[in-house]
Amino acid sequence: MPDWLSAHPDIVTRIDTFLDVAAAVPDGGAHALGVNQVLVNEYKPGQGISPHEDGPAFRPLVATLSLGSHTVLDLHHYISPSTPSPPMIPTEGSVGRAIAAVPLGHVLLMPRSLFVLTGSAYTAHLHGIAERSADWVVRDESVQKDTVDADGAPPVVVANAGLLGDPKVQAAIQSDAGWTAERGTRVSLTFRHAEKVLKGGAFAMIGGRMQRT
Ligand SMILES: O=C(O)CCC(=O)C(=O)O
Ligand SMILES: [Fe+2]
Repeated sequence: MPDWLSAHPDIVTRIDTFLDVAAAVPDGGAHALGVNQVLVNEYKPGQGISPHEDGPAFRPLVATLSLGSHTVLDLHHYISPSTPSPPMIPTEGSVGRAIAAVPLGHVLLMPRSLFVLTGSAYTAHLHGIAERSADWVVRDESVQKDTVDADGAPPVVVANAGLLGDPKVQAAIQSDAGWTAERGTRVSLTFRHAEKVLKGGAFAMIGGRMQRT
């Protein structure tokens, strides 16, 4: 990992300490996460990432720091193959498993916020970012029902509306018009723990890089 991730400020230690407090790890206990890898992604307005799982190569606790623009992250779920004629979206990484076309939920990721993905959200669901140049967030499904924005997208309800740090954004979401914002360039830093010994043997750590075996 480059020095700038652990100096002025020591982001890696701060994130590990924060997660230890959240997970009630006793003093001197092993870190809940133990960051040993940081993934940097850059998104230009209109760019996203298709629904995926980060998978078993990583500890099922990841923390993503958003810098630059906000974005909306979508959580998706698999649908049972026995469900009759389910609406689906094409699968990429998850061969043979159908993903519901309508996301299960949305999370508004503001600049300088930390998003923590763990539990069944990590192990049994997918996450992705829709390719949009703007986002429109409303307080509940009844607001602006059957309305779409200039790109044809309906407004979204976010699970973390009450947790946002900016009272102006909170107030706008509660208003009848909702909160809208153009996306700018966003850089995300995802702090993870890559497991060195992996069940199933699909991947191995070779020379510090993840490679398919
Ligand atoms: O940019 C983000 O917030 C998510 C990135 C992500 O899910 C990934 O790279 O696996
Ligand atoms: Fe991911």
